[in-house]
Amino acid sequence: MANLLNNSEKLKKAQDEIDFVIGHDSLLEESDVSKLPYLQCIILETLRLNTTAPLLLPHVSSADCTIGGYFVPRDTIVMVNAWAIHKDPQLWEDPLSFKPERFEGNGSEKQQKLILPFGLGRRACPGAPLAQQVMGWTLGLLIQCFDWKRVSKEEIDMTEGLGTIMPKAIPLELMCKVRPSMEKLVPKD
Ligand code: HEM
Repeated sequence: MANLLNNSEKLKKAQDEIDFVIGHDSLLEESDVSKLPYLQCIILETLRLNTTAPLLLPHVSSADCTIGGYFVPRDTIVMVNAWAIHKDPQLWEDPLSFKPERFEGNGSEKQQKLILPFGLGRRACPGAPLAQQVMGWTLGLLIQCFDWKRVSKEEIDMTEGLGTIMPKAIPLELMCKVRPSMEKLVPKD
């Protein structure tokens, strides 16, 4: 939501997609998320730019191996810096900007390999499909039902706070009101 409120044209684009695909006569269902590609791009771009687990989880090498030209003996703790990979200017154009469009049409083959908010391989997050589905459903409903505004004219401060899952340093505050077109479906209280 913070990224969207700092980029209101992207919020409008997401709302237009939902209005076009779902309309105003029913609430977005969980099964609708797969029909909303731009909403999914927003989630992917948020996980790239504000990677929830920036160093993934610690791994241990089960055998001697070589990683990026470096010899890594068995039983070494190996950390993957997903945060840096997701912001590497050699891999991503304009890496510090919020641009969901970069994933439109699934993004380039290279980008698909480089986006790893849930890790990769055998120890990747088993909850990834559930998380993506629930994030899409929740965010989609918030966008479908409400008009959103920042509490002040200034951009929302995106500074990262302390903690293993990168909370915002300043908690998000927003204003919302039920969209007139959704009043019949959203209870007033
Ligand atoms: C936005 C939501 C989530 C994010 C960003 C996330 C991210 C991650 C990451 C980065 C890892 C470590 C992968 C690695 O080190 O290679 C992980 C592991 C794990 N996640 Fe998630 N996760 C999310 C939601 C969930 C949910 C909803 C569940 C369960 C329902 C879940 C269960 C697990 C488990 C059990 C592991 C350990 C897997 C293993 O060590 O084999 N996660 N997650």
